[in-house]
Amino acid sequence: MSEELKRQAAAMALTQVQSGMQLGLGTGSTARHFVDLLGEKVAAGFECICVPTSEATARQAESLNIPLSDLDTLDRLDITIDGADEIDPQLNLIKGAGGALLREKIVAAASDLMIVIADSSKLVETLGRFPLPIEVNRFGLGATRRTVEAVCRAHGCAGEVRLRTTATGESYVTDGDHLILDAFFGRISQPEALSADLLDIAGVVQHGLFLNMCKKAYVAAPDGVRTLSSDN
Ligand SMILES: O=C(CO)[C@H](O)[C@H](O)COP(=O)(O)O
Repeated sequence: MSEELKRQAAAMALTQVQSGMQLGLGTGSTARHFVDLLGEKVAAGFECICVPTSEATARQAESLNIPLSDLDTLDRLDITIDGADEIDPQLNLIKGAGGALLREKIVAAASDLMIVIADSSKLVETLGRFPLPIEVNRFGLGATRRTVEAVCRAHGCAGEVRLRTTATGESYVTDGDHLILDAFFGRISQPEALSADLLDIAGVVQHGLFLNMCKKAYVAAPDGVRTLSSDN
């Protein structure tokens, strides 16, 4: 989908931002548009303070002179604006293709409202078409991976559980110095149970299922931007 659609969704989210707000800034190509647009507003005198969900977003925001803080200093955030890899009809999400799922989840959980911005290619009836990222500790990778595989199989995962690598073949390392396993489900029939079982594994740091966290999504398609809401 085009950058123009992502930018349209980002522009809609910007209309929800008011002067003086404390904001969470997401990660990825769609969130990047939001940060660019926010930067233009800040350059024109708009006041806000933001917590980035990745080093990449922090660098972008700093280059645009967007004031940054952290969750040690700020108690709560008003809104977090972030992208997603999949969005189901209840606004449950898969996130983490950009590797930032841990900070994204921490920041979203510290926010009164999470708004997702996306193009319509991210809409699905059932989560799982996109591989589920699972962030794991480096220590004990083999044992953690075998347990993750067993849990994923028990939840109907017929595909691979693959260690994420970079273009040059090295293990992909997150901002928190962890690794990522991508689980190719195809379909996740019981996301709550899967979430609980994954979080029960000692070496699992977090996973990319964002359940009951997103209340609003702006989804851009060639015929306009739709607002989706959830009362979860
Ligand atoms: O979860 C994420 C990063 O960890 C991203 O928000 C997600 O991958 C969507 O990215 P994009 O807007 O580039 O499609």
